[in-house]
Amino acid sequence: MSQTQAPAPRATNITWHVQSVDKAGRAALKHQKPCILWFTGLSGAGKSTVANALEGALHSRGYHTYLLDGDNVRHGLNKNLGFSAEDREENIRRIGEVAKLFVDAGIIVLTAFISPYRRDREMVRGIVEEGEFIEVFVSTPLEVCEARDPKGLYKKARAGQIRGFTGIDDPYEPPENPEITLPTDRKSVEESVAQILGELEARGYLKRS
Ligand SMILES: Nc1ncnc2c1ncn2[C@@H]1O[C@H](COP(=O)(O)OS(=O)(=O)O)[C@@H](OP(=O)(O)O)[C@H]1O
Ligand SMILES: Nc1ncnc2c1ncn2[C@@H]1O[C@H](COP(=O)(O)OP(=O)(O)O)[C@@H](O)[C@H]1O
Repeated sequence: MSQTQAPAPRATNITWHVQSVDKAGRAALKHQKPCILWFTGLSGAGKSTVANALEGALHSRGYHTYLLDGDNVRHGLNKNLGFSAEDREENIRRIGEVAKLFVDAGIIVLTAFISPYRRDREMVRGIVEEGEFIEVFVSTPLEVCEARDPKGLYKKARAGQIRGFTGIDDPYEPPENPEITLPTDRKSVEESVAQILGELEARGYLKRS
């Protein structure tokens, strides 16, 4: 799969320090294989709902996890970003770097962002090691997301009160080769969680239950 290169640092005269406790050591202490479960899909597709339920299931099995969620991160780390293509790119770049740090700490990270651009998602894939980025495409079609409209945002977008809303007047580029696809219009939350757990077990990320 093609990978998009992350830009080089702007600063010069900076040196990478090798640390004595490394990623493998931290992961071994936790008895787990750290990775990023990168949920992508339209607003209302079910990213937050399924990621939340999955984190609960992993937590109760004793895994160390952390969920980075779109709306929450935009209240803090990314509060200076809007929804232009440039800001969405920067949003995803920062989330990717944060998720990479969590992986380095030995954590199983779940992220729930629309992340509408293929290139930005592939950039994140490219900054972690092979196998550490698991793309979870929440493939719920627009009509279903719009009918759900949990925050009333589609209604506002259709009324012209929100401009540049993903799926209405802003693009969403579906993944071409996601590791996991979840059609939540045809699967319950419990079925989606069971599917992901099964795939993670089959790929050796989780111990078989
Ligand atoms: N213009 C526009 N387009 C899309 N979404 C919008 C917009 N304005 C506000 N919102 C709300 O912000 C949430 C999406 O934030 P993300 O950080 O996931 O977006 S992105 O990945 O940078 O595209 C999204 O949350 P989710 O519904 O959870 O996906 C919306 O609640
Ligand atoms: N099978 C399903 N899977 C996930 N969410 C569902 C499902 N059926 C209905 N929903 C509802 O759809 C909405 C999805 O919203 P949310 O999880 O915030 O989506 P996103 O994070 O992708 O914007 C929630 O109100 C959730 O209860």
